[in-house]
Amino acid sequence: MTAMVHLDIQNCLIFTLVFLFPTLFLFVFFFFKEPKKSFDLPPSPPSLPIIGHLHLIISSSMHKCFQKISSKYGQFLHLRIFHVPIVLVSSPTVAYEIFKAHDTNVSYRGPIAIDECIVFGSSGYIRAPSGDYWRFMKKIIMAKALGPQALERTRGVRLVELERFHRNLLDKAMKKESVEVGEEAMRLVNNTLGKMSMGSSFSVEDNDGGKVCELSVAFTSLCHKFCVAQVFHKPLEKLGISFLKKDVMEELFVGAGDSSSSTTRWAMAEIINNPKILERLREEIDSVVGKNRLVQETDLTNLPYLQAVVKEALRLHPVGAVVPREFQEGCTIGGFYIPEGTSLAVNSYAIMRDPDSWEDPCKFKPERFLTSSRSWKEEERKEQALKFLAFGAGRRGCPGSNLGSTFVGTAVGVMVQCFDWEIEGDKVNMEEASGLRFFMALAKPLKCTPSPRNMNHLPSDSRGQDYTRFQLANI
Ligand code: HEM
Repeated sequence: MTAMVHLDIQNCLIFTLVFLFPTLFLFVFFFFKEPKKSFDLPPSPPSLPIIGHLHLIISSSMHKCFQKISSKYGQFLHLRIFHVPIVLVSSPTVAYEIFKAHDTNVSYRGPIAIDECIVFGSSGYIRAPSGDYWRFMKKIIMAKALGPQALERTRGVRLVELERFHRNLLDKAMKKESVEVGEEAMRLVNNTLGKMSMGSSFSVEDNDGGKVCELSVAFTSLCHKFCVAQVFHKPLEKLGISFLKKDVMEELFVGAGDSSSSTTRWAMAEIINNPKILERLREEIDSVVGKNRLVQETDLTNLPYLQAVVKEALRLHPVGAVVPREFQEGCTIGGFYIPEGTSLAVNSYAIMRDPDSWEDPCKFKPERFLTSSRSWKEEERKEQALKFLAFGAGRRGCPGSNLGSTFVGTAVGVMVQCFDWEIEGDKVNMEEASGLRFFMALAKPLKCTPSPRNMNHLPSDSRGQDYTRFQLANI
């Protein structure tokens, strides 16, 4: 009898477990689940369980993977890498709407993917949220380093370094030695920034410039890791994998050197491959500057074709090919809802090669920037400007765009004005470096041998030296 009662209780328990709980669960699931939110996310390509769209973006450079996805599934997409939501924008119209109407909302680059890092940490500038601290830092940076008046004060410094850059190339040309254009440009930019920020150039004997170049290369590789980590750090953290360790860097300084020198390398590669462009550039420089003095930054406003060449190099080969941001609040864009905390990837590479916005988008045609002088209406001009995203956009756009363009313009100007360039083979190999990277770089170094053009005597000890002494004393 006791055994039977025991058996009944056991059966009751089994019955409850097998039938009652699942019924209760289904009841709760169907009747008490959260009401479905009535918003549409942007369209999404087919995804895989757990990893989401990861498999679509690991085959080559980030911007190329994104471009491939956009051309197949659309220019405004919602992706998921593990559980991290990302909105991918490759449409100039959507980018325009975002930077026009939601600039404040996307003026944050997202949480730091690194345990504790002085470069990108809250004490840094690039990673700082757009709050009081960032505004304060921006004010200082513009007033002391990158604003028009600050740049005017340090013009002499750049002139001296440009002459040094020319002398160094001339020295190599006389010895018939080859140079790597990117390295030379990097040395020019780093030496100039060193002098602009610390008041003294790097010591040639101690190879300070070389050390900064090495630091810059290390920084770029760190940036590649960082950008990858930015996308993958949340899922990897869950697996107990830490992507990056603490690093101490001069963020402003080092990133600027790499972006300017890399753009110079791309521009020279395009010029060497297009002899007609080289010829036209030379004609312009010779007629405006002449052959008795070196081209300098004050000439740039009178050299529209040189400026157009720089812009075209930036359009086709934007160093920061993908602009990463984060939506701090939920918002509606193009009729779709974007939830708070969603990462934003604006593919400036794809936008600046969009066939609806640019004629012959993959061709190097500097002339396209010469026609924009027609009288645009203000709104039209802004929209046009936002199709050119080489320096990003909005309040977090590059504050060094003027200085960067000046570096590239004067370096290219000197190289075209004073030298002929010989390369191995007929054409420069324009292949891009591959791998999971946000930054665009030439796959192979741009090695070429300069030979001096028939120029009249260029002043070796220049007005720049005196000018610099005077200016530095007044900073
Ligand atoms: C050709 C040269 C350059 C290129 C192509 C370039 C490109 C860029 C891009 C694409 C961004 C991201 C913008 C965004 O998120 O919307 C950026 C940000 C930035 N760049 Fe540049 N840059 C160049 C030169 C420079 C120079 C010379 C400096 C300073 C010396 C500089 C300082 C910065 C800083 C501080 C930021 C972060 C701005 C912020 O977060 O508020 N850049 N740059």
